[in-house]
Amino acid sequence: MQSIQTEIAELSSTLNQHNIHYYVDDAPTIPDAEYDRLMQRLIELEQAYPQFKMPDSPSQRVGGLALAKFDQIMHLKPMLSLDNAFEQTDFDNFNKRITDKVGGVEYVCEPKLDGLAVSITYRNGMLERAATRGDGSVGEDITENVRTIKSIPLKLRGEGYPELVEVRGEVFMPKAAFDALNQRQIAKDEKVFVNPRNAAAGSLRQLDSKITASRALGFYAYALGVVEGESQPMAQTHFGQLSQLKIWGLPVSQEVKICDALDKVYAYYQDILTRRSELAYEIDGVVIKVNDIQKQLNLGFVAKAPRWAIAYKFPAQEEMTILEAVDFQVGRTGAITPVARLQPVFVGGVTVSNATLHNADEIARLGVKVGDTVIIRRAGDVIPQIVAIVAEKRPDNASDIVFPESCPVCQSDVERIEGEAVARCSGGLFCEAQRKEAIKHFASRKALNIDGMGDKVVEQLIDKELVASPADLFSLSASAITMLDRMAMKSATKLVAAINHAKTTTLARFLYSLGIREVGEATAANLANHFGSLEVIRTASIDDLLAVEDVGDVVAQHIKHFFEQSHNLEVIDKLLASGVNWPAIEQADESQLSLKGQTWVLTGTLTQLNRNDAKAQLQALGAKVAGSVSKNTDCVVAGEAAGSKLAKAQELGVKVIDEQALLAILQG
Ligand SMILES: NC(=O)c1ccc[n+]([C@@H]2O[C@H](COP(=O)([O-])OP(=O)(O)OC[C@H]3O[C@@H](n4cnc5c(N)ncnc54)[C@H](O)[C@@H]3O)[C@@H](O)[C@H]2O)c1
Ligand SMILES: [Zn+2]
Repeated sequence: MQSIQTEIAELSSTLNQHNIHYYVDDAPTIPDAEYDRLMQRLIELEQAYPQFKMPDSPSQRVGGLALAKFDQIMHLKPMLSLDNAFEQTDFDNFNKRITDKVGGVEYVCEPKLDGLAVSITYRNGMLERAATRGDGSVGEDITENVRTIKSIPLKLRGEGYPELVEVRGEVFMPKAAFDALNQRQIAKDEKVFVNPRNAAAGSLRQLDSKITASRALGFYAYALGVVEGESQPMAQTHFGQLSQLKIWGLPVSQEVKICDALDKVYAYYQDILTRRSELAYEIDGVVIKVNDIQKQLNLGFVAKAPRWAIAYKFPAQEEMTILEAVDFQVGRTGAITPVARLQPVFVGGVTVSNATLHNADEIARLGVKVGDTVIIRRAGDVIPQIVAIVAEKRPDNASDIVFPESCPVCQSDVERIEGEAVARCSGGLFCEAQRKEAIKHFASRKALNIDGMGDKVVEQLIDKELVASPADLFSLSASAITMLDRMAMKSATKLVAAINHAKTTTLARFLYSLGIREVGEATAANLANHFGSLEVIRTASIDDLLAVEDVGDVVAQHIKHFFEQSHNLEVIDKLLASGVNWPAIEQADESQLSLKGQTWVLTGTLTQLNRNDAKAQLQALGAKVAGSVSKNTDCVVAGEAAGSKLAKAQELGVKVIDEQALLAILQG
């Protein structure tokens, strides 16, 4: 007996503490589902052992508290909470209690918006004051903040409203606004909100209404509160009253429906549950209310909730579990992603055992360690996220998450460029995880341009283990290639010829084909022109690299890292050994480049040159090749059927030449 009494006391005190985190600080430390379980347990114990119930039991009180930093407002009529149903039998019991007392009823079903309750009072049609629910009797004066919510009218529409109208409803934050807000918070290095409800509450309960105004809050009215003074007779059903509020200009959710039979209530619940993730705002269940106001009055209230309404909750989208380990996965572009291995937990309708931790910044932001209890959120089809840790549950042996210094797949160095969140494997050409992307890139048009070597072919070559590195392409036989789908001997022979043809290339294309991070065509061309040979580029220092046009700190570091990886050098040596070659570059004295500092634009169809080659050759002469014509353009090359760019050049008086003239310039 002693232990039951202790458990009741402890549960009461724990729940009271969570109420403060949730209602006062807008920062819960456990998921709602866990709170609900603790509350259920308390209610069960209190029912079995009423003698041990605490006088201040949280099961008997509306959870909040009006903070002294706000002016306090006494509600004209208490703002209550709702009883919960978690399963259909809970709802059936609720329905039975009602029909036993007042006979058959019609219900109104509404989405249970996941925000916070407010009371708004209009006097003579003008918004006079607004308050939070607080402890149900006394709320916080948030009038100025509510005025900033665009969907709430400052003045009621139409006429015939009573002198005083109190409207009750939910302020919420639409999902899109929530995501955008958290992005901004991360960018500013400020705390992120765990879910839209807390974001809405935190945004509304601000002393500075400018902050509230910047937060894109929404509002739906869900009840008519107190009414005073002369007016037309008020509707005698809940639904009728909501319709009246709509006429006065208050937003009411379109999802509110009358359900005159139990199966319609169940169907409503199922329907909105399946559409939950498509709704623009978060809902955590359905609120079911007796429509007839007189019957509501006959049913009355219990301690903290009406007997004529119930919140039939959806399965939780947030749960807690234990982070058992962190693995590191290498993506196809080399990004290294920490993946949380979780004790399996049922959340958002599925069992979740993994979640991404994104990157090192995210781990630092969460302050998470292996062994921690974490809150997992899975809303709709969005991949599960770890949104917070439950700090008080950290075990003594929790261990730091250590990022690997070498790639878990290929052991190349992991690089993390300053200012970038993502850590990457630097063994681009060698790393098994990156193989497909690396070879697709290597064979692509602007790289070695192997005709017929499309993405599908590359994927099959790797899946069938015919190729493991770019150099292997050059030893492929036609008969091996016939193992691929839709590759007869004829096309296979053609592909081998194309591979051989591609062996002769340019240094710029070769550099580009290596797939060094952030080294695009233009940078590759600049590197080739500047250094003239691969040997020099291989050993270039950061300072040497920075001297190249368009090469900044980050690109220089990527290049240096790339050539520091012995695996990458092995692949390059193999490529050269298999006969990849290019004509020597006459090292241009940059100041002598004939088109240095000029901006050129190519437009229309070139017949003798391919456009990428023309671009590369112009770049080799020092020109920048831009995509659009402006007054800063020095010359436009107009091929056949040139259109708007040509017109623009003529309009701006920019020099225009044809393909013949271009060839003459390129041939010097
Ligand atoms: N994680 C935590 O630490 C923690 C702490 C306290 C409370 N909670 C969560 O809050 C819940 C209790 O909060 P509560 O007392 O505000 O009750 P509630 O949220 O379960 O239900 C009452 C509230 O529902 C809202 N509501 C939304 N749509 C409505 C509609 N159409 N009609 C009427 N009301 C509507 C109103 O704001 C109303 O005040 C718990 O079940 C728990 O999930 C969590
Ligand atoms: Zn790797």
